[in-house]
Amino acid sequence: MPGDFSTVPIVDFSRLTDPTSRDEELSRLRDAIFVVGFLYLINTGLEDSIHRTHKELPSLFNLPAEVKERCNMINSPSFRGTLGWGQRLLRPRPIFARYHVLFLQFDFGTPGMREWTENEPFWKRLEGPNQYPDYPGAEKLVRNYIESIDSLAQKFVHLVAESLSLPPDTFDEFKGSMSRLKFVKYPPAKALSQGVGPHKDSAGLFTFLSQDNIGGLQVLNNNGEWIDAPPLEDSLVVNIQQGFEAITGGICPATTHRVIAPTAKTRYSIPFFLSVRLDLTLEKLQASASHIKARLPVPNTEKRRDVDVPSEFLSPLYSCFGEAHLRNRIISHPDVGKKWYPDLYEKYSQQRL
Ligand SMILES: O=C(O)CCC(=O)C(=O)O
Ligand SMILES: [Fe+2]
Repeated sequence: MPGDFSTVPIVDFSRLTDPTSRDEELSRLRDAIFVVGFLYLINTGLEDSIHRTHKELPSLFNLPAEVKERCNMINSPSFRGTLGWGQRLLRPRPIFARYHVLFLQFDFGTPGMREWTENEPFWKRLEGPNQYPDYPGAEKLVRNYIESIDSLAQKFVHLVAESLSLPPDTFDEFKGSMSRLKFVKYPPAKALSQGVGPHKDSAGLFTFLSQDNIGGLQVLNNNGEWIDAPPLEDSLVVNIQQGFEAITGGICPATTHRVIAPTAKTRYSIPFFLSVRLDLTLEKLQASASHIKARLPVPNTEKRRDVDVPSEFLSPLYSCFGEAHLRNRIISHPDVGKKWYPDLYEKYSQQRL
């Protein structure tokens, strides 16, 4: 297909902030957003923070089973905590194909969220406190990482708006209060095993992924070919999520990707998912999307990618994105869903998007 991609482009964050190189780099950013939906972001200034965090991952994952069990996601109505240990390890989860569990993870949110109270909307319970493992400095590590990457993400979103000829603050009103951070471990598996199956990131605006030097991440192009996104030292792999796709009226679609499990060594990765506000209703989203779409420089057809899977943002079944997202969590983690939301589990497990 013309205008298709065979590599993941590199965008230099420091050039985006330097007046002498800014326009040229903004145009690379625009192409990456329109044509690929994936890019490597380099020279972000987060290199030390990323190294420090990666260094701790083997020890965190090697904590005794009972320590990890104490912060199991099953304890959390906000779906925070550890996942993949004990009996669930390596057992496929048929309901949600991407979660053929060949990985283990810690799942955190932006710190400082208070407990939900009954006078708040039920979906607001997604935004709850973290469960930190009993490991020296774990909370500080997570706090510092989220703080620095969230600040980079805000700047990045402004630059994306500018690259699309929109005012820098165009997307600010969509930002949620709790973003999500995962520490993920992929133990070695049989050749060509699926680490994470093909999927689009659904719940937010952009993902900022730090991967180690093992490899395995792949991105689907328009021809249906899997393009490697090999490790690039000190970079963050940034990709569009379905939230941004919905806000741009489908002009900037999310891109399908997957992770092939490693065979000889262990892969570690740290994805950060920049959130969308939970109270966003479909009406508000559609009104904003048409406003934004009208102002976007529409890419020529050669650069146009198609939106190919339904997005939970756009389902009329749900009162707002918070409810759609809660449904996604309940279906993806049925054990947690059944425990905290038994009625909703019954209702949502019957529905199709
Ligand atoms: O672990 C990775 O490298 C990517 C994981 C991923 O795609 C996801 O969690 O959405
Ligand atoms: Fe993903």
